[in-house]
Amino acid sequence: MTSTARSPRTPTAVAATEDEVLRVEDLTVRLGGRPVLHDVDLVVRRGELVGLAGPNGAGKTTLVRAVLGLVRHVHGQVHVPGAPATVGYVPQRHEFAWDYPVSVEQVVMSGLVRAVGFLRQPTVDHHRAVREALDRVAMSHLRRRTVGELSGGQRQRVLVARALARRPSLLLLDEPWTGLDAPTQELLTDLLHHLCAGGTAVLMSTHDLVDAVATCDRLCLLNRTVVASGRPGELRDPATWMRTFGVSERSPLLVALGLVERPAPRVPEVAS
Ligand SMILES: Nc1ncnc2c1ncn2[C@@H]1O[C@H](COP(=O)(O)OP(=O)(O)OP(=O)(O)O)[C@@H](O)[C@H]1O
Repeated sequence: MTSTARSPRTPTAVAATEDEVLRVEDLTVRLGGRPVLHDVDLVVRRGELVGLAGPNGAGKTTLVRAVLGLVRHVHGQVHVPGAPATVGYVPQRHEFAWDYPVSVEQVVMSGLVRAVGFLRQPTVDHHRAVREALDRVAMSHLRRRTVGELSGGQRQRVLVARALARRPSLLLLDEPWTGLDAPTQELLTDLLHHLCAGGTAVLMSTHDLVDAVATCDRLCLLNRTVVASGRPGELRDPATWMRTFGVSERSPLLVALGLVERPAPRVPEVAS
């Protein structure tokens, strides 16, 4: 799928190489009459785990939604070969209606609704895809459980399985680590690495920056536009992070990332 918006500028030619599963060029999005993203460029290749990081309101979710074709853009291009069949999407957990009396298995099967077809019964292959996806997230033993009875971490694993049942070549995750304990986060991270080793590309938005640096092949630092991108080892300039997140050189973020020494505590001045 290539979505192109009418642009006041000369459109850039899309020249996706075979390895590219996502190419975003010059993307500008306005929502509610306000600019949300401008001139965003991003390429994700087969087997890459790319982290999308930025402060609240930076446009991470909007970019993911634009890749899914859910947001109209003012200009620029989004190219995803084979979309939508090749794309799996894991929304933020709170966006899903967990109160419906449906089982884990049914939720994962719902990821295949387009493949199964309207009013048709799932085939043996669809059931196999659901079983395999549940195995991958270690949730097979809970497949008949009603989703409303699951913990937050279990719900996250169900959403990942729902996206994996499509056997996507591009997996998009919106803040998948939020609220997960360390073992569940590790399980999910191992799974993402395993998928990437098999050729799947992963684009994941996150606020968990220390883990993103430790885990991702590349990071895209976003604040309405791409401030910087590269391998974590290439993003060692504190100024880049200060510009992206609007923090000072004393920010605990820079300390946690090992970019600056922990500053001496400020002693409040006492009026004499
Ligand atoms: N439907 C909408 N109409 C108008 N403005 C919107 C809409 N959706 C998002 N926005 C605005 O777009 C900006 C980017 O929002 P977005 O949710 O993409 O940011 P984000 O980086 O994902 O933020 P967070 O880290 O808080 O989840 C925000 O200023 C938000 O208020």
